[in-house]
Amino acid sequence: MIKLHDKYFEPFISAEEIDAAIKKMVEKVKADFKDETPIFICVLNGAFMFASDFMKHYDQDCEITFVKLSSYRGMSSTGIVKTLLDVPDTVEERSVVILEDVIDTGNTVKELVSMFSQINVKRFKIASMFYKPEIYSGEYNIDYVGIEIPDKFIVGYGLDYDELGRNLPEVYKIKE
Ligand SMILES: O=P(O)(O)OC[C@H]1O[C@H](OP(=O)(O)OP(=O)(O)O)[C@H](O)[C@@H]1O
Ligand code: HPA
Repeated sequence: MIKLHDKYFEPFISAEEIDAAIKKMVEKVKADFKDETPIFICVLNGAFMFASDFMKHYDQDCEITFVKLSSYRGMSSTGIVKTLLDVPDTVEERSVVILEDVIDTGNTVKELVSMFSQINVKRFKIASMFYKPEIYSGEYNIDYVGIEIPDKFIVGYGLDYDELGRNLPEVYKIKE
């Protein structure tokens, strides 16, 4: 068990399980984009570790760029998704694959779909390392999912509780 700020977390998903799930996702994305050079869009901050590992396994031509969105305070969504770093113009006419660390309420996905509907991209897909189907209430159907998880707050592998825990190579869940 580990402690971050005032809360305790217990081991949940190992680094090996995460790596195996990423390899499967990469194979699917590679097959879908075999004749193209996709631009991966890493959603900062949480997705930095996933995007890095995903790209290391992606052995075909690809590019990466970043957007920064934020809506969480502590363990809950404020419901307001702030854009801290916007989409670069270089994605025009290109095939993009969003790389997210976790899809929870769907507020962030909704914002991403809205941002990209104003840009003329060739193809638009979303890949998320973790996905909480019980709580997701969005209309967009997630294209690639690493691991489905129950509605529990998690940390590690890029995900934080008030900025702590991002450095953990595996995932922990809140101890209730
Ligand atoms: O489906 P949702 O309820 O919108 O939750 C998912 C989003 O929440 C987290 O971001 P956060 O706002 O915590 O910013 P961070 O990535 O910088 O930690 C996470 O990285 C996702 O982007
Ligand atoms: O379970 C979570 N953990 C950390 N950050 C998050 N942002 C949305 N859901 C989560």
